[in-house]
Amino acid sequence: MTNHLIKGARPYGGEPADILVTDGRIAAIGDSLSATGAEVVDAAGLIALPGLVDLHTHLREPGREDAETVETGSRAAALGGFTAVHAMANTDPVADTAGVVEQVWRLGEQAGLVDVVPVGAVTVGLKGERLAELGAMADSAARVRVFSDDGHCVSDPALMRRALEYVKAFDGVVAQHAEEPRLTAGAQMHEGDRSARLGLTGWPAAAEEAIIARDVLLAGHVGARLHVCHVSTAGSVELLRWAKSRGVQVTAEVTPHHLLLTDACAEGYDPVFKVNPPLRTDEDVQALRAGLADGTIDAVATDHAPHAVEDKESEWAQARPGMLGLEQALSVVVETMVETGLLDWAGVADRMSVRPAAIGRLSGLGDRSHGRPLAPGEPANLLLLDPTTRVTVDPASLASRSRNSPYAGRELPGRVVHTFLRGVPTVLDGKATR
Ligand SMILES: NC(=O)N[C@@H](CC(=O)O)C(=O)O
Ligand SMILES: [Zn+2]
Ligand SMILES: [Zn+2]
Repeated sequence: MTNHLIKGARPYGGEPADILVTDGRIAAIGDSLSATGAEVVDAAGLIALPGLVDLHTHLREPGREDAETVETGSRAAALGGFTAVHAMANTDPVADTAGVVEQVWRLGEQAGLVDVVPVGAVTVGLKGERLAELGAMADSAARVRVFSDDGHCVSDPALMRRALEYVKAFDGVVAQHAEEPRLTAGAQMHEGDRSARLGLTGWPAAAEEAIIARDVLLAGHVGARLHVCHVSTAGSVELLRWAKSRGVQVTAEVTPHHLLLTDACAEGYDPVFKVNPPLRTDEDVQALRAGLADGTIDAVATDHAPHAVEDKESEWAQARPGMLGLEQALSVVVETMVETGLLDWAGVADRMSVRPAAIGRLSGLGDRSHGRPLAPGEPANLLLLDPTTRVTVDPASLASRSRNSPYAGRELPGRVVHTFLRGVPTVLDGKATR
């Protein structure tokens, strides 16, 4: 294995230092380090952060390899500075057995660009009728700890309660797509003045908040871990704050797009902006940023949702919901959280690496750990970011197999220059190494 000497990087945005990486680990961080035989990486002016961890990625394999594969999604992730991603279960076949989660895990190992951590479905076929084989998935080679029917809500409260009770046995967590389906039939965008004016059926904030309120009560009652996917409303932030103050073991994520974009994007009826939950109001965006800043929302998760052209570039009502996120996630966080003064670089590391890794139980896996500090002895999972460059997003140049980026033509701050997974460069000079 080639050793690397990263020269002049700024760990967590602090004073410049050299980082020596040997045998997959950080060997030393300090001034004017030298090492014979190590490959020198010039990182002058670049910010070093721990490798990012995504709790919510759709890789579409098996089943829709035309939209994304484990390999293409892994490449997009590495280019975005990620070293681990949780692959959502809404594939075809659904990841509801040990066999399917092991298949996804192996494909990730073969691609070798990020650690692909499969999420297991909560219910068989995501149908919301009976529990999937959660224990077998937890015990499999994929060692699943996060379970989700994402794309669908586990709307039956008795089934949700049983899932929460079941995952306690192996320290798992149920990640809920909070959407009361009876309130979102035919919904196309956020319900408000704008949906009425545009003539699109509304998706009310209450459909999300009702499920979060119910689930934090259930999680508190049974003493289990609950994670709330893609929180999108100010009311949800308030409910989470309340639940945490009561000691409920609840965590939550917000997507980059919900931190940046609003329902105003629907004005042109461009389906690239159609997503679940929908883009909300400016007031919601401000509440989400504040919730992420004060830790009420634990993590940023991309909900990277690639869709093939024929599924996305149609009339708004027919288009699938979802948007790309992996390659621009860090830049959107820089724009919405760092440049606004809401988070410093250590805060970015906390919300995009440390806490998501802790939620997915990836922090204590020895050599395979993620979300660890940049410190000697730790696995060398890290990214180097040029914070000064601004990049105009061109969907044609993305590594994803799909093109549905909501940031097309938008200039965003920051560029991931290098990414290392256990000491192996997966991105060098902005290019994937494999
Ligand atoms: N976010 C979306 O709009 N779509 C996701 C499913 C989901 O995250 O609910 C997808 O799988 O395409
Ligand atoms: Zn979802
Ligand atoms: Zn999703």
